[in-house]
Amino acid sequence: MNEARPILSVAAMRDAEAAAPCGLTELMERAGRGLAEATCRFAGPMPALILCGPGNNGGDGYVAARCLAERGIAVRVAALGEPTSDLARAARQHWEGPVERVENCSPAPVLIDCLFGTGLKRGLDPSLHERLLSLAQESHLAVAADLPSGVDADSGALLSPIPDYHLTVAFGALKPAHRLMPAMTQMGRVVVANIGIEADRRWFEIGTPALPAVRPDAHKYSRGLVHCLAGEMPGAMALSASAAARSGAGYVRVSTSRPIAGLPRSVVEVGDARLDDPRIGCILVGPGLGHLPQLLTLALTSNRPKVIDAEAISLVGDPARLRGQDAILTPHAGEFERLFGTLSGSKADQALAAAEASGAVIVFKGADTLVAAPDGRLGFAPPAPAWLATAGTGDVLAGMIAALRARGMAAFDAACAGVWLHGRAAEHAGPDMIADDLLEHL
Ligand SMILES: NC(=O)C1=CN([C@@H]2O[C@H](COP(=O)(O)OP(=O)(O)OC[C@H]3O[C@@H](n4cnc5c(N)ncnc54)[C@H](OP(=O)(O)O)[C@@H]3O)[C@@H](O)[C@H]2O)[C@@H](O)CC1
Ligand SMILES: Nc1ncnc2c1ncn2[C@@H]1O[C@H](COP(=O)(O)OP(=O)(O)O)[C@@H](O)[C@H]1O
Ligand SMILES: [K+]
Repeated sequence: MNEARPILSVAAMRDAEAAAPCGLTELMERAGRGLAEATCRFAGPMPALILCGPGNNGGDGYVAARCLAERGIAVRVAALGEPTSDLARAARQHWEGPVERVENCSPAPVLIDCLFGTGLKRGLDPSLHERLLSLAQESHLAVAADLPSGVDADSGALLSPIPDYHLTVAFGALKPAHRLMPAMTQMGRVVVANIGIEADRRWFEIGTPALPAVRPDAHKYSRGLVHCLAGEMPGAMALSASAAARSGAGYVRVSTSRPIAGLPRSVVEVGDARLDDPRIGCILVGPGLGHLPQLLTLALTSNRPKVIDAEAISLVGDPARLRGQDAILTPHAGEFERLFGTLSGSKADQALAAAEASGAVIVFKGADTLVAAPDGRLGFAPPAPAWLATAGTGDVLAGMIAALRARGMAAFDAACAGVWLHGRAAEHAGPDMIADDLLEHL
């Protein structure tokens, strides 16, 4: 089972580094050694060129150079100038080889970018980022130390253009940018080098979920009853309800005013919407809702847990209306903005602010889906296939999360588990999938 990997902001990383019992010099030694080890495993014994910046990211580069040379690898170092931090100066002194200039060094089969890491504050000068792009272009493999130089570690924004890397070696923990757009798509394989820091785990990469077992004495209601409120376009709810049934709910029922095509026969259609039924484990409202705000109001009058998706999100109007509700919201960027307005900060900041304002668990969807809890926990989805970008996949996700919630998982855990399973189902379904196909892979 994949353990959830912690994700640290720049500030949290600095705190963790400062608290490390081994001291900063040893941390840099471990980071550089980890970089050399990961590069060797990935690239084999090919000659390497390490670009060193002025700060501690550059310091890691000098350590890695020494470690690669000790392994017999032909390694050269090129720097922007003399190091400016004490740690990096010390690392530089222990590198016995020559140091070339980044401006005029020749390329090598393996390029290792140790120019800037978490300390990057602004984009690289155009001449420098062009140099980085051309050296990467002339290499076979490009490796980023901690982060590609040009990426804002907390937001995933590109402060200046970066090449496509084949490998990124994160030190101590992932940073938000490793799992946020647009930066995450250019990092290649992302591995974490353990440097022995103690990481706060409130932010993490969502790992393989632990799903509740089906008890030997289970009956259909104890496995979870999902009640779906179908709206004007019931096809969307057919996808959601099918996904809920396939995600282990014991009973899925849909209230609808007209028959719905495409529902599995095991999903029960009912004419009324009795939401005071204490057996309901989760209500689902939103997919295919259309302009039926009364269905959202109905859902909000029930004290049962609920998943609010699609049009229902836009109909909420005021996030404060959700206070005291046991709700999970699953907005994409448009729906998010319609309910919460334009929030400042990174996608992580925005997701957390929305969770706090509404008291709900927020699944902020996209290529970089986040799950935020009002108490500050934040799950970052592992990369999922871009072929999820097809109509109806969000309806499937909403049904999956509703089922997991009905099965008794806590709201935040159900949302994280649903997001993880959705991504893996898409991997199994393959690039030609449509949303309906996902159902066969749940
Ligand atoms: N702390 C630790 O114990 C450990 C840290 N570790 C490593 O340290 C990295 C963080 O190191 P860091 O904080 O020194 O920042 P780093 O990314 O090297 O850059 C800062 C330098 O760049 C400069 N600068 C910034 N932007 C610039 C630009 N656009 N163009 C030009 N210059 C620019 C900036 O100058 P300033 O703007 O401040 O004048 C400053 O000189 C981290 O990612 C990890 O690799 C590991 O070894 C584990 C132990
Ligand atoms: N480029 C992408 N890479 C990975 N996942 C994506 C991408 N685009 C969309 N998704 C996922 O696909 C789903 C789309 O949901 P949504 O936007 O609500 O679509 P719909 O309303 O058509 O069902 C979400 O789970 C989202 O995270
Ligand atoms: K770097």
